[in-house]
Amino acid sequence: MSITLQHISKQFGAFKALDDINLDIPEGELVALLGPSGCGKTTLLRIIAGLEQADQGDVFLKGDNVTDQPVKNRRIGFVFQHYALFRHMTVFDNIAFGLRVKPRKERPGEAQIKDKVHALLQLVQLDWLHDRFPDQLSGGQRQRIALARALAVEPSVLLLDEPFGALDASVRKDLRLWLRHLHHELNVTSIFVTHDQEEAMEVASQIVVLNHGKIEQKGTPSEIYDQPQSDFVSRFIGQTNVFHIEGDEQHWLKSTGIIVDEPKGTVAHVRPHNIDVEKVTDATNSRVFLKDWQHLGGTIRLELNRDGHNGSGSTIYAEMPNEQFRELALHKGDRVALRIKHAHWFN
Ligand SMILES: Nc1ncnc2c1ncn2[C@@H]1O[C@H](COP(=O)(O)OP(=O)(O)OP(=O)(O)O)[C@@H](O)[C@H]1O
Repeated sequence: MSITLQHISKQFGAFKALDDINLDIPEGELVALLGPSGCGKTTLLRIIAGLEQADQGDVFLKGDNVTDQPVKNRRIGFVFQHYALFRHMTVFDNIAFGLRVKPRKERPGEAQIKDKVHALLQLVQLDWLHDRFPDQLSGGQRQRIALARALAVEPSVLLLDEPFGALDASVRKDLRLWLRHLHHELNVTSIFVTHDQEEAMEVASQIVVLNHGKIEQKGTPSEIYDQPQSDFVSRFIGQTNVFHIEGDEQHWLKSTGIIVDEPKGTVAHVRPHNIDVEKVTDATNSRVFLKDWQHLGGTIRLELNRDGHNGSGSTIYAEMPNEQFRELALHKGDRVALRIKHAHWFN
């Protein structure tokens, strides 16, 4: 089911939590709502669900205006960060719950419920846990059960609010891929809230970046990463070096030998992999030196400092494949020359 939001605004007292949000989500997308804490992600999700009323604007599901419709008429499934499984019910009964409380006319028989619950348990690959209680499950297992429970009533839209937020890093990573694959299989229009840009990039087909209650940018993960449309998005998604091409910094850039081809603005944001690093033999030609480096798996992150600046604000980060780093044979303190291969320009 497609989702359309038109001019959604919401205030809490004098505080504007959402400010004129317009958004179109086609059927079958897996969308991440990404942004810093307090930017309005959860509020927007709750308005789509009908758990919260917007002050202004309309919500359309599959073209129907549902702004005044209660939650139960919207055919939406939820999964929240803090597993809302019923503690006194087994896994099986938790998943069956939504089917058993349907109005009598729509309620399936117990045999059908049994088949359906086992099919869902197989889908989330946890059929063997059907008679356990929530307390006897790991955090990751509970989230998968919570998802199976949300899917039981065949929602047209699935809303996930930081579904993996409370889990440790390795479980989160597994569940991200699992969610992506599950979505491929089911194709239910889904929105998940996260403040973790890596999670959004890895899971979503579209990312909506929110900041201070406004949409900063919407696009595929690669559009958001490679063509950030604002200073905020560029800084929020991935690491970036910020160079001011006007004023003191310009002087510094020139005197340091950092080459910027054709400036197209006053501020250059440069991803670490877009900085070329070369060793220099004549130290007088360079005022940048290698302070330290870290292994990031297949690549090395170089921490470069300028002469006379040891503060973190003046650190430049570059990244290159391990092999290239070995070939450069750099040591701590070595002087280097930098070339900026590609920048995102802002004014
Ligand atoms: N019921 C409420 N009453 C007053 N203020 C609220 C209420 N709900 C949310 N807010 C405020 O609105 C803003 C947006 O909240 P929201 O929960 O949507 O943010 P979020 O982006 O989901 O944040 P987080 O990532 O921290 O969960 C916050 O500043 C929050 O304090």
